[in-house]
Amino acid sequence: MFQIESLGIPKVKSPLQLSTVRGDHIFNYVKEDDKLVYDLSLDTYNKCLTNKEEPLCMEKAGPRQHIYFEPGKTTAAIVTCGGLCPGINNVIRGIVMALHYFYGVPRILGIPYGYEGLNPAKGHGFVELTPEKVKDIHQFGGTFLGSSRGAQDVSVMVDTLVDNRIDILFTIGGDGTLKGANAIGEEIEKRGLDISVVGIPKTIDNDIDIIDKSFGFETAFDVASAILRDAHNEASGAHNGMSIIKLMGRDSGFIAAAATLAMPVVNFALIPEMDFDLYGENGFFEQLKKRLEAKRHAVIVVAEGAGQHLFDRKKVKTDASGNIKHEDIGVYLKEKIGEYFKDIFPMTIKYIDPSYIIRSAPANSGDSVLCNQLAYQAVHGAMSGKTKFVVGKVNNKYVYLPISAVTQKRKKVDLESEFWFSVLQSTGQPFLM
Ligand SMILES: Nc1ncnc2c1ncn2[C@@H]1O[C@H](COP(=O)(O)OP(=O)(O)O)[C@@H](O)[C@H]1O
Ligand SMILES: O=P(O)(O)OC[C@H]1O[C@](O)(COP(=O)(O)O)[C@@H](O)[C@@H]1O
Ligand SMILES: [Mg+2]
Repeated sequence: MFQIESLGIPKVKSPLQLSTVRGDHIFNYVKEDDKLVYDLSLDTYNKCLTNKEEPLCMEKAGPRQHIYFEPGKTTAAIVTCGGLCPGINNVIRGIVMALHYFYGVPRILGIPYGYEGLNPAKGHGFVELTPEKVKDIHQFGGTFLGSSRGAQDVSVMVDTLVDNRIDILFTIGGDGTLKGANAIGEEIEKRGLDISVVGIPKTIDNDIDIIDKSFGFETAFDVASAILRDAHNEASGAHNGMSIIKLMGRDSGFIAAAATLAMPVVNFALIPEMDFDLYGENGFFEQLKKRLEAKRHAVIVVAEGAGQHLFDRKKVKTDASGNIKHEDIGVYLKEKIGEYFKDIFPMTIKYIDPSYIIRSAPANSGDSVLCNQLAYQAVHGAMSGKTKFVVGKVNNKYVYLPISAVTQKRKKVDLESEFWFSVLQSTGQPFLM
């Protein structure tokens, strides 16, 4: 069981006026014992039966009949941290609308510039969020509240929550933000406070463990696929033409892999999960040469975290949050490919880096649906007094999971999965280079 922590027994009647019985055409409240099995394989099910063990379960997300916070006296706050990602504004809007219209929460504060905004010394103040203020923000990329990287003192952040009578903190961010949210939750617990901390996983890299996908990821490969289409025109428009497109993906190559499948004009997809050699009979350059000889053009997609083994790893740099800053593999490949083919045949290389354009785009329709639903489910869970939890879709159902369950490791592309095999089938590149 993924055990969710709660602030106490929910005793306040929900204002939602939902049903508890089937057949009346009204949506039913979700019961506390409504659980969903995590691993759907028959093998796991049989093992549980044999060992007389309960399978690993998750809490079903949704509105509860009894909630913890008295809506009319509740103050909620929203913070967005880390890198941008399509859909952040949709989530902010969804949270504000759900708090205001479903529950009648009167005071919603926007925390500017990430966790920095919870440090009064930074002087950012708060933004009062109302339906009127957020009603149009879903049309734009970026974050309405601003974001930041870099550590803040957890104790100072909790002081700020207390000083401003904040009962619920919604954190929208990736693994760093969620670890921060958990640390804030632990400090709250240590002080015996009644403040709920919720995480809505945001990362364009789609590297949050357990959940099916994070919001913004679909838009990212959607926007990237149109760029790949055009990059293919550039490559095929020249004799021995090559396009190298660098996509985001610090440690996980999901965007590069999914964009390759969405726009199957790519001949080589290079991701952080794979090891590859540039030189030698089976190396990347020899494969590239064969491809050019056969078709006279090639499209190469490279995730930013790919090929880091090709650099001097002693000089690892980190950003303000402690994330590893990778060397520019795209620029490096362009240079080395140029050197390799110099004495073989004439060729042209176009290098395209659309990373920040993709990340700051507005959410597409699929992500907009996901963002709205994540926002509503986060509000239902928070109002019922759950804390230190994230909302996510697992096996296509909305669930609540402890933050600690999703931050233990990063999700990576499994090189033995059907997904990666499809990418290789689409590009025609060998399993190993
Ligand atoms: N263990 C932690 N305790 C407190 N804050 C943390 C912790 N880990 C990360 N953070 C903070 O979370 C914020 C976002 O982290 P970052 O890695 O930049 O982005 P993301 O959340 O997208 O992964 C940063 O302000 C970072 O300092
Ligand atoms: O230039 P920035 O803002 O540090 O962001 C770059 C990084 O942001 C990412 O989009 C991921 O960001 P998060 O850690 O916020 O999820 C990476 O793909 C990329 O390495
Ligand atoms: Mg991150």
